[in-house]
Amino acid sequence: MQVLKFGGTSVGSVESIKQVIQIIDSHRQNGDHIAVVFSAMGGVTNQLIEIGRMATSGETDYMELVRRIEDRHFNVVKALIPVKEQSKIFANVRGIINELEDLLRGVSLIRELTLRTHDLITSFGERLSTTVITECVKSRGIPAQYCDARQLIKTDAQFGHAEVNYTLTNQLIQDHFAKSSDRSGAPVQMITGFIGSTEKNETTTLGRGGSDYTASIIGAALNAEVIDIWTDVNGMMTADPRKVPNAFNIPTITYAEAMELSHFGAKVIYPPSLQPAFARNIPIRVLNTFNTEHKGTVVSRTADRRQYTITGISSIDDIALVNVQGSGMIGVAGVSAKLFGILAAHKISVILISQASSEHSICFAIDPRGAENVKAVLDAEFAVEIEHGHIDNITIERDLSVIATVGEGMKKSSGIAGKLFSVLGKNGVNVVAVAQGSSEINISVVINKNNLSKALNSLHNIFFQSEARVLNLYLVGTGLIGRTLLKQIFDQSEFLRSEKLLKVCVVGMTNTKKMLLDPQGVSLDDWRERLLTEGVTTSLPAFVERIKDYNLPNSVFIDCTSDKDIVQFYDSLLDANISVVTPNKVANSGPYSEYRRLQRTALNRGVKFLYETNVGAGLPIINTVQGLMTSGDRFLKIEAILSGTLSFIFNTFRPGTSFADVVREAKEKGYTEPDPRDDLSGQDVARKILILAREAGFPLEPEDVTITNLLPQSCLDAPTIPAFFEELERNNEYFENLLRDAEIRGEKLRFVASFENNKATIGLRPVGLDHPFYQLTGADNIVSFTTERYKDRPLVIKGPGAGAEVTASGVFADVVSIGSYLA
Ligand SMILES: NC(=O)C1=CN([C@@H]2O[C@H](COP(=O)(O)OP(=O)(O)OC[C@H]3O[C@@H](n4cnc5c(N)ncnc54)[C@H](OP(=O)(O)O)[C@@H]3O)[C@@H](O)[C@H]2O)C=CC1
Ligand SMILES: N[C@@H](CC=O)C(=O)O
Ligand code: NA
Repeated sequence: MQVLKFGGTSVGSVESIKQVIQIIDSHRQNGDHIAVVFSAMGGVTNQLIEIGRMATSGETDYMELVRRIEDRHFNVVKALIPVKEQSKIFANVRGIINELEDLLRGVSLIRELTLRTHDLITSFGERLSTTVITECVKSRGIPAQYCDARQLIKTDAQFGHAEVNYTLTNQLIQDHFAKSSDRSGAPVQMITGFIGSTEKNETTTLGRGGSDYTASIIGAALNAEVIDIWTDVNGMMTADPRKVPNAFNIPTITYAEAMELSHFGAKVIYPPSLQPAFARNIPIRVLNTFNTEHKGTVVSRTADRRQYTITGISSIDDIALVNVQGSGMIGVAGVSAKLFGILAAHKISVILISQASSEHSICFAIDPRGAENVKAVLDAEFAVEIEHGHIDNITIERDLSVIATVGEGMKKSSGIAGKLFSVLGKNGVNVVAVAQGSSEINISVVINKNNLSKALNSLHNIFFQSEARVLNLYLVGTGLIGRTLLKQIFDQSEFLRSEKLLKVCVVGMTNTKKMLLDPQGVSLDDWRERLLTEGVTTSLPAFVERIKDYNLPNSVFIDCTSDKDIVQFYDSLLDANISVVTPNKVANSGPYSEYRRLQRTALNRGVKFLYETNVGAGLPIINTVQGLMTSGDRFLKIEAILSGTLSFIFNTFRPGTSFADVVREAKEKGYTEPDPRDDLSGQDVARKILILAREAGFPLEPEDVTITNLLPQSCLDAPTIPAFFEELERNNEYFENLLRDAEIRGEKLRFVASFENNKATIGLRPVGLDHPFYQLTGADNIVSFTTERYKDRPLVIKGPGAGAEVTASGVFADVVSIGSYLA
């Protein structure tokens, strides 16, 4: 024997009822005897409740709503039953509607709606749907029979939420089905869900999840091999897909897990109503009427071997937390007994409880709508304790959510809680309260409501690892470096996803003109077009505000500009748990206190501030210095060529050619700063040596760097970039002379930065053949570190230190390292 149950959406329309008939038919073809339980057509129960309310308050237009309900059922008959059979069924439906109307007239006369009458009114939903669908099924030649559950399910008289008398009920069900199997009844029994009756035959209803309950009672009484709950989704999911787009189906789940998940908001089934089936160890399949190929979820005593330690994550989006605390609670027996006794007496349902072992406080979560009432009740009941100072004021915290991480796999498995708190911490989600039962299959955390989506997504991401972790990127600057970075991400995304389990998603981008934000991610093959057509006028404060509002997990802000104004946002971004990656040197080369502040904020917030490309582009220079510092080395001297542009210029310029043209070429090759005056004035190198000295542990200020200027004053004074180039042309002879003088001595010109004895200096230096910097070619950089550990022979890093590809890849590597860190 199999039991099938169809919910409101499954029987909500002509189309869906066609599906239902097909499903029933396919069972029949297997020759099975089946019991099929129906809910009311989607929305009808609520309409009946509204009709009852209107009738009680004397509003006469409730008849209009009754007509609508009637029409919906008539339409099903018209669509699915041959015309010549229709009139009998219309009469049948009309008869039921007449009964409802009579009842409503009575209610409207006495203006009173008892729970008993309320149950009777709502029973019409299931009676109508089951009547009509039975006729549709029969007209397809399927041997079906309407069965009013009031004949089978006997309850007490607690209207609204009646208790089932199982002894009587089981007997009635077994007797009824014995008839259907000995062929005096049809093999397909079509049963009204949700309703029962008292021994005096008064109609009752079974409360929340009522039709599932009916199916479960019948399944248990008949010891069914399986109960199929047909819904409109593909079974239970690892999280609510409306909040976590990456959520996926759970093929098998245990009763206990299903209970925990549904308590915390997973609404596909309501397991308490399936209790009779659980008790008899009958598996429940949750299936999709609209996707019958899908295997859905099987709920049973044991689950299949799992790929993941946890099974699902669910949440209650809005709760309030009540705190009861005070020194008088420590070691005093009975305080919690009294507290929970009061709550029980006032029928206050508690969602979660947490008490620290200090016994100084107990907090519990409740529905926020009842919070004021709870406070008033507790204030009154604990008035004496409060007056004597044994209990402090009872407080309520609002705008909170609770997230439950559920899974049998967590039992006796260490590291789950660590992972959970670590991922929340790295994403700046503050945990307000925690509860874990000793069953170890649920860890619940209370967090601020505004972090709910971020917390759910980052937990889902971390626990369901085969799904790639998502890094959400916001890019400022789509110039040379920014656009090269986007191209590299695009080219590499498949590799990152399959080999590193990292999904890099660019969710925002801006330049000086347009900004575009899309939390779903901007596809990187047509970003230019989208930015141009969908982008809005840039406003950096607005861009940053939106980033904070989105509050996405694993967010990284990338500054690919050389702008001074952007760096003022770094601190607040880091403070909002958003990592920052940048090739822009401005933030790290301003006042030392600012540099330290950013380091501190990142550290305190557990996020990253990375800027490997501030020195030597993609060359691993900053990482090397940081590594040496972390391991306790001490820096004695730094000597370096840190400008790709100046390297290139002095390796390329020959007397008799145009110096300005060589600078132009450096710019075209992507070596220069957006404003090449920064390179030629020495400003760019000054910033780099300052940053290196700071990384090496020396708190230098910008004015501590002495620049021996290379340019004639007129070049320095040039107000615009074109004017600067004109000045370079005018001073060609000056540069030729510099070069010639060096060449006569067999030397080469190198723009060298050094740091020693707390002093940083930079300037043009002729170097001879024996100098390690002599052989440098192209736009290469070279850095030589003399430290306590590298004293006899310095540690040297050398290679291309400027250019779009090497810089963007350095930025990219920083970004990816954040992905690994967050994992
Ligand atoms: N080239 C190299 O080898 C290296 C460069 N770097 C650093 O990389 C950074 C970027 O350089 P590069 O790509 O060449 O510069 P570009 O001039 O090519 O690009 C700068 C981008 O930033 C945008 N931008 C500037 N100011 C703002 C603002 N206030 N708001 C929004 N967007 C803004 C520009 O917008 P728009 O397009 O509208 O003008 C442009 O898209 C610089 O800091 C540089 O020092 C670091 C190491 C090596
Ligand atoms: N303009 C710089 C680029 C890297 O910071 C250089 O020439 O080195
Ligand atoms: Na570097």
